[in-house]
Amino acid sequence: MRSATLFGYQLALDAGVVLREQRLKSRLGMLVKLVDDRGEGWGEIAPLPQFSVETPELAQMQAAKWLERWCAGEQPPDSPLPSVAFGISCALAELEGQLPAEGCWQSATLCSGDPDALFERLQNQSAPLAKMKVGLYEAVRDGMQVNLLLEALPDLTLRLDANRSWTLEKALQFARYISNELRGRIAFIEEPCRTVAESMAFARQTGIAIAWDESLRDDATLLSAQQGVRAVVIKPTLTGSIQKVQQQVAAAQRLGLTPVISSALESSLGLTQLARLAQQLTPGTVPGLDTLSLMQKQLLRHWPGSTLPLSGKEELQCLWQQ
Ligand SMILES: O=C(O)CCC(=O)c1ccccc1C(=O)O
Ligand SMILES: [Mg+2]
Repeated sequence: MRSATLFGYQLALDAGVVLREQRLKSRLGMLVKLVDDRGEGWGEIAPLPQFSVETPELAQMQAAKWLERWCAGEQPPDSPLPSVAFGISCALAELEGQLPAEGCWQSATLCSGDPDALFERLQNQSAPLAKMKVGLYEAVRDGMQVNLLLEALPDLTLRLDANRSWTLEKALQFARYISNELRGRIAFIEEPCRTVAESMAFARQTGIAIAWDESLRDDATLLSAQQGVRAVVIKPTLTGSIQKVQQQVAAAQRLGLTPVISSALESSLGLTQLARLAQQLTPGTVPGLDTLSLMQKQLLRHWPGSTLPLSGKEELQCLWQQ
């Protein structure tokens, strides 16, 4: 006998969470629970506004349809909606015992909030790795800040993310403030420029490695070896089923690119599953999952070491059940 439930959740986000110039006050998403004689499996379906192509309404409808067929004994194909396919594939993987219990709990420390607290956190890490958003203010200011941070912490490696905000000229202005000997400690900068061509020119001209994130989802042919491209950021909620993520990871590895499994602001339930997936698919690469601290609560599952309060099923709203 199979049964399934689709829940809705809403979690408050910190005041500072800005996505593509728009403030996001709370994260809305769904959790799916599958039950059969083997036990239960959970997954998270949380389309991200301004990033996901599907609306939450469509995702809910498609998820309910998939679950209905599954409960009737079918093996429905993956949903074409990435968030639905991802969440359901996680629930199935748990049910089948395919997702390892152990996760990669280490993440690139997201630079946000109090700079002194950040500095202290990084100082206490043995091989400090941080991720910093750039491109929100003046390019010159970003350049000076990155240079300062790299100078102050000689063991620090930095990942940067400009979310396509610069013209080539602005991006070069940024790079001018970072001395040549420090550039090697920038593991990569995600999406420095407005266009793919400008980003590639930036990498060639500065020697700073780049990574594709949003461009890869717009154009899958970018999964190819190009000069100056070091990594690809894979956000499973925006990509699709675990199997599809696995294929992208393998394709990247064949090309010598580093696949970095990353968050799309999932709750602690989804984030812990992403950490487990990262442990399975990309051991040895630190994933980009340090987004739990943007929320005030954890949901159902505890992220090791997090001190945020854990909320239970009382926070969930039942949307569909069979
Ligand atoms: O990738 C990470 O390390 C953290 C997650 C992150 O930056 C992000 C989270 C949600 C939406 C977009 C982005 C982004 O990469 O720009
Ligand atoms: Mg990014």
